[in-house]
Amino acid sequence: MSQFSYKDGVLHAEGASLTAIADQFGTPTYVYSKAALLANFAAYADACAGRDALVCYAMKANSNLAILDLLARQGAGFDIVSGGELLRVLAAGGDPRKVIFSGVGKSVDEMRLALSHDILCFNVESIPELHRLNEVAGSMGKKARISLRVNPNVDPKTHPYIATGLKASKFGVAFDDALATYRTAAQLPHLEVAGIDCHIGSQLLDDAPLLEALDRLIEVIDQLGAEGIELHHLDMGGGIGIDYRDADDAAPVPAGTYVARVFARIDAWRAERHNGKPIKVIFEPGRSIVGDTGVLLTRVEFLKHGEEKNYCIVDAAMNDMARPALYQAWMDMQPVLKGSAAAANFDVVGPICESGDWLARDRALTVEAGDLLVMHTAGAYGMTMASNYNTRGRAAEVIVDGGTVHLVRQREKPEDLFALESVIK
Ligand SMILES: Cc1ncc(COP(=O)(O)O)c(C=O)c1O
Ligand SMILES: N[C@@H](CCCC[NH3+])C(=O)O
Repeated sequence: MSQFSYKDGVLHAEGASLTAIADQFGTPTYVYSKAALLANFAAYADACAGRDALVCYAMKANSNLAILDLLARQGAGFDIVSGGELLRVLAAGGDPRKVIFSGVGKSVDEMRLALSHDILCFNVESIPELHRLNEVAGSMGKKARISLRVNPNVDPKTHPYIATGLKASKFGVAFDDALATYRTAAQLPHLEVAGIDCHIGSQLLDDAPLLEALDRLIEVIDQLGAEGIELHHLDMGGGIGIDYRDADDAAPVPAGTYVARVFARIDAWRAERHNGKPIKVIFEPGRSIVGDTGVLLTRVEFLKHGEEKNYCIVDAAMNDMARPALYQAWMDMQPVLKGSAAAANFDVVGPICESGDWLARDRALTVEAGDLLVMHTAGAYGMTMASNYNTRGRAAEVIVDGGTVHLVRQREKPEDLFALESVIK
């Protein structure tokens, strides 16, 4: 159930009016619903109840400390891709022993940091990374738990920029090289082979490709078992899509349904071919935890009527939300006040000096200068991909809890943006 709805003609986040939020905190502002966040996490957690399973939220989707804290308190682990993300987990009070570290380019310093906090597992993506991790762990007198990210070569049927499990992808170890890479790992003295993982892509509306990937991972586990290499966990990665409210899109599979299908397959395999031996299952959802929990609230600066197009120029831009510019992503825009006048068609654009700076194209909107608009389903890959292009401070972030609004990130001031710079003396 969406936590963003009209009450007396004004769009609200839970019990808080977005007009009041704009008055108090200014625009552009990311507004998140706590209830929506907890409900999304619960969909995974409930489907995992009673199982040996861990939901490691992929915090690249939204790494605000308040969001991490809320999820950590529900028992979430975290999927990280940098040392900086690990420091965020620690700052939010998350448990590093529930952290898995993904990514193709982990530095020596990042490995040291993660080992010093005894993280759950490194998702290793290449043979040179195995050797580096072995050396770093050895130099610290430790053993690093590892999983190999295997590329199952399954087509996720999503946007090519966010497909990650195909043969040509920079991610993971090729399926055909998996066994040999595990053999190498098993011989390295400072590594402990713990699991297997994959992540085939993002915004998957159908879970069939994920289940196909699972079958391929199971094949590898069986083959390794025959060689005496036992794996203790299987990590499905993330990828479940969300409803961007685009009428052209199919409805995404609900997270709980997907998780139940994963367990059904794993149970059947364990009973038939794995001698009933246990295996821990890890999920790394990002978008499906935070995507629909947030909107980007923005104000119309000007309406500009061109010869071919009408432009609605707002105070949010591609530096606040890069998805349309990067992926031609369709994001839903709605006015905060329900208008009754006839709508006109607009391209909604920001103030940045790039033609690619658009948020929505060809939308029927009833708007005037000074009105407030929201971009819906902006909670994932919004703020975390924001930049300071054109020396624009990043937006404020608030979390609504019932009728209470908490400021969880202040708006950046221009002075903040050049505070680390200096002129040559
Ligand atoms: C390794 C890894 N795990 C998890 C995720 C989260 O994916 P999603 O936001 O599609 O759930 C990503 C991002 O695509 C990723 O790269
Ligand atoms: N940032 C992308 C998804 C990439 C996921 C990271 N592996 C998006 O907004 O859709």
